[in-house]
Amino acid sequence: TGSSRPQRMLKAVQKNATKGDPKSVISAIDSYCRHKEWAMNVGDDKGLILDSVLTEVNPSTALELGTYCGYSSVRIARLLSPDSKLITIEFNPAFAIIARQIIAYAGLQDKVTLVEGASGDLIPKMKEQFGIKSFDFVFLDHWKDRYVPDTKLLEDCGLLKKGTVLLADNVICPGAPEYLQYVRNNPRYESRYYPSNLEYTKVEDGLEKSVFLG
Ligand SMILES: C[C@H](C[C@H]1O[C@@H](n2cnc3c(N)ncnc32)[C@H](O)[C@@H]1O)NC(=O)c1cc(-c2ccc(F)cc2)cc(O)c1O
Ligand SMILES: [Mg+2]
Repeated sequence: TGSSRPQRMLKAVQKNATKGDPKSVISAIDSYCRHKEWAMNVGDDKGLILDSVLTEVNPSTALELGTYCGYSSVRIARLLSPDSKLITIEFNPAFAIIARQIIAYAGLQDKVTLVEGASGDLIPKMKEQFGIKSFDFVFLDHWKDRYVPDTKLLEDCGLLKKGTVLLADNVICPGAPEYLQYVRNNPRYESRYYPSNLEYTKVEDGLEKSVFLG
């Protein structure tokens, strides 16, 4: 049996990136996915928006839902301050094993905790298992119909505080209509849409940034 797309992505990183250099890992993945084989990373265009929101928020504790191969984990973790942490949740073991290697290749393993499992099961364990009081930043990039239930779960578990920023990928393509409805018509959130394009394509997509008002 041949290799998988994530395995080929890891090979491209090992071949073209410099160990311990997150920027070169990001470029290696973007170049591979743009010129060789498309993959569902947030990508370089939406990645610039992610970078700017992260720089603005400067989170101490960040959560990512849907690690996939770790591209956005690297994008996020490279911008975190020294003692800040990213927890990223991925339920597909085949993807998680690749993500761990890509995160480690970037030299960011000490800032990123990859937890294998389903967000719905793990979010309620964040406080007790990971000593998290609340998250300053949440990147939603998992199954698009889980964005609303998991946002409600984060609220109910007291993991959001006044000022927590939620940033959601793919709100146009593949689309998260219920999520847009939820955050845009909810007095507890201040939402803004950042137009962009689906990773490595000209198809319209964008990120929705929602500030929890407490
Ligand atoms: C959902 C995936 C991303 C990952 O999320 C993990 N996951 C899921 N549900 C959970 C959970 N409940 N808990 C933990 N992990 C979880 C999974 O295993 C994938 O690795 N992302 C996408 O499907 C995705 C798809 C597209 C896309 C766009 C146009 C097309 F024509 C085709 C595909 C673009 C994107 O930018 C995406 O992000
Ligand atoms: Mg995505």
